[in-house]
Amino acid sequence: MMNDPKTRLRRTMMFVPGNSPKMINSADIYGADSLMFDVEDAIAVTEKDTARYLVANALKTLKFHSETVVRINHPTQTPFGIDDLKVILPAKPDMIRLPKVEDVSEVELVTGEIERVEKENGWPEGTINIIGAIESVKGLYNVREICRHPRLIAIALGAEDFIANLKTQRTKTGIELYYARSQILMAARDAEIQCMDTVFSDVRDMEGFEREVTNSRDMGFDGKSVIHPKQITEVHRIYTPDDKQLTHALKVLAAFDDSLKNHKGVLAVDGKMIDGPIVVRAQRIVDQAKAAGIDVEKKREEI
Ligand SMILES: CC(C)(COP(=O)(O)OP(=O)(O)OC[C@H]1O[C@@H](n2cnc3c(N)ncnc32)[C@H](O)[C@@H]1OP(=O)(O)O)[C@@H](O)C(=O)NCCC(=O)NCCSC(=O)C[C@@](O)(CC(=O)O)C(=O)O
Ligand SMILES: [Mg+2]
Repeated sequence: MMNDPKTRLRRTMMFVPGNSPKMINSADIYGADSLMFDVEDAIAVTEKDTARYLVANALKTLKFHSETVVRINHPTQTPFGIDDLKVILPAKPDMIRLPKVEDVSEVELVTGEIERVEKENGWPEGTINIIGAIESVKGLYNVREICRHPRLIAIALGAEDFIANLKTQRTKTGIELYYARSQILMAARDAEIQCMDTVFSDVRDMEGFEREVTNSRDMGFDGKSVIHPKQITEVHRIYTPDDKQLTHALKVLAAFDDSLKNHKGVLAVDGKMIDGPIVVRAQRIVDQAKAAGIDVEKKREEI
């Protein structure tokens, strides 16, 4: 689960402004699963050049434990995107984030640039992957086809741009995003790729943040984009199975194994009936716990 780019743990993807040497230098210490160096909307037009060279240089010279992602400018809607790719791709990030994606042809365009650089450098195909971000109604209407592109290994929601396009505003209930979140999730699951929820912009409101992350997790998102290091710990806590969930999942798997070996019929654990989907969910909890670094074998011996 950890090493396959399609399934690796992505509870958090932290935006790091690409024009800040200080933030780029220290970003890796906070333990985000992925770091997303931004040369798009966090960067003023006059700083685009500086940011893309700064990020490329950091990728070439610094050692990152987290996965590295670069959010480029849109390759056709802006004059900066193709230049971003030319400078960033040779620095070999793990992923490119394609913002404001509206059509699968845009994924194809970025894929062409990636393939060219992979060939030039003798890197295996698939060295650099793509995560798309849906940030408009048009993108949402095309999300199924976008998600099915073979280079895309994850899709994200960009809520601030999305609600501007929808002509509304963000509320505490999140009602304005409910349809978009659901649709993006369905498309991701249909294409068997990961799905990241959007940023929560008020870094002081940790109560609101906890509520939003819990809802994202319960809807089915694999993780969340974050903008500040203090949001990372909270997302990891909410996205990591707790002791009770892990114990129950291990009991379910043990009972299921036992039933297969001994040809038993209907099963129950702690008074609840166990059937196929419950076993699948238990396995997912165990996989998530393992990926988060929990010693699952030790726990299995304890119960
Ligand atoms: C908010 C603030 C200015 C506060 O900074 P402050 O410095 O006042 O905060 P402090 O509390 O003092 O920081 C304590 C220590 O952490 C360090 N530190 C803080 N943040 C860090 C970080 N991100 N990376 C590394 N290091 C960091 C800091 O350097 C300090 O280090 P030290 O001095 O050594 O102690 C800062 O966080 C920040 O810039 N965030 C990123 C904002 C950003 O990128 N927005 C664009 C992406 S969204 C978008 O575009 C919308 C979207 O597209 C999204 C979608 O698609 O989902 C859509 O449409 O919805
Ligand atoms: Mg945006």
